[in-house]
Amino acid sequence: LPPGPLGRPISGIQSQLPKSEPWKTYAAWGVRYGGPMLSFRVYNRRTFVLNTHTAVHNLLERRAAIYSGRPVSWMLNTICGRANTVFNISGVHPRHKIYRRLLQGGLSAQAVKDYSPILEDEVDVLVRGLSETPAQLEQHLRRNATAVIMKVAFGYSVLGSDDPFISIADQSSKISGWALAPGRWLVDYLPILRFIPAWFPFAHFKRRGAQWREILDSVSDVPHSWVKAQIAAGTNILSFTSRLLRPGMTEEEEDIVKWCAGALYAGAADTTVSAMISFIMLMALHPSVQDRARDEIDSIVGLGRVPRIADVGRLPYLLAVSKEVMRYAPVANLALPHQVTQDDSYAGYRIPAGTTIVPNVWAVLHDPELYPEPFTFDPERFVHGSGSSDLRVSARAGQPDPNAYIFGFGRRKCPGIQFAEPALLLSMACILHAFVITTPESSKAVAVEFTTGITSHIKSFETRFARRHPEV
Ligand code: HEM
Repeated sequence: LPPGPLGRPISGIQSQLPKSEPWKTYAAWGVRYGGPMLSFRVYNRRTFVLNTHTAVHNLLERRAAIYSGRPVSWMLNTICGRANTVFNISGVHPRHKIYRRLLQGGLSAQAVKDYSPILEDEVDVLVRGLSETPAQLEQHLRRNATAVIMKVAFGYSVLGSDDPFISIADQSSKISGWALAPGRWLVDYLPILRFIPAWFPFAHFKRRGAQWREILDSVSDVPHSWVKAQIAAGTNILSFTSRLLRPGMTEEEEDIVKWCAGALYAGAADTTVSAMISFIMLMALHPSVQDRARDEIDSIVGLGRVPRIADVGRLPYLLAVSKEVMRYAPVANLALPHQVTQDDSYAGYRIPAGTTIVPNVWAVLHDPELYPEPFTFDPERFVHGSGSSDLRVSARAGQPDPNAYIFGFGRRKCPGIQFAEPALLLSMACILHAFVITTPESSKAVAVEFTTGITSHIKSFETRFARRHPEV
């Protein structure tokens, strides 16, 4: 097996699992132990961390057929009833392919065009909110992400920031994070414990799981039933769900539509909010980048109107900024864990079937061989040309497009990428068109820190939004 910390005889490295920013610890362990992969054990489960772009590419992309499983979380999948979600379903389950096909069709470039009025209406609400109560930045961004995805997935209009769906959806992503926390639930390592009755003195996890299951079920079932009622009443609007539901569908077919639509919220909400928070913090810290991006937007859009989806393809510098935001502050530093479904070997090491494979996206995106001075925020990495007519985004020799890592790998790669990129660019363009973002802190005094979780972003510090055209 590849090298790594050994830990204790029974629990392995359970007590050494890093509590904050594990990607940094895994990268440091990778250097300490050497080799193309880092290996460790928690109880009876073995994890390999891939810290280099070559290992990530050779295993997760080139051997995607056997590296696209997901490790089973007994707590989340079985106790909380989430085995059939798009995220958790096994890579060899026949539904996996059907899910991917429906999601790729429903989130294609054409679908983005169809949904552009939703994106445009909601970004206007976001800009208005930031102008009125800028201190509530995170609430405005979360409301925006939820409103967009609830309308796209179900045709459901979210009202204010206190819409009940926002808090229940927010709660559900927190629950998934808690249920997935490595080393926290003994049942993940001793699956036989799942048969213990809930009243048993040590079966706290079963009672907790039952409460969580109820909340998680309502997140998937309530909006689905709501669309069906709208269709029956003839009041539905076009959405991912209403496009796919047909009279006479089997229960199985309808269930597939329900889980795919549910995955849209889970996939889009925290990721877009994280990307936008990091963007705003970095713009406050880098006024010259902000000015250059704004000049580009003004030159294409002018001052008499606001940016629309049709404009975002003509903003190469802003695209470079967006790529650099997500390289510097990756949204999902460890992507999501994969599982290898057959015995394999790589670089002289044995990789047993069932091993959890964790791609260290953060380590790859901060590898100085790929991205020189990786801790410097510099959109120029992805820009070619100088004048506005010949400016285009492409990786310079040796600086690969970070999208190859940011959105995951192989047959699990994010199906929302074609939706996420233009949606983010639209929000970024509208915010820079409307405001100058500053911070009262001196840029040098701000220590950039990151949150820890499945998704991560720069920890917010005080920012100000000065309106550029109060009349618009
Ligand atoms: C900044 C935006 C986003 C980022 C950085 C991002 C990143 C990721 C990553 C890293 C994965 C895991 C890939 C893997 O396991 O290798 C993933 C999966 C997924 N994403 Fe995204 N995502 C984003 C936006 C979206 C959006 C907007 C949607 C839907 C509208 C979406 C839907 C999904 C779904 C359904 C999966 C599960 C795929 C599977 O397990 O087969 N994502 N995303």
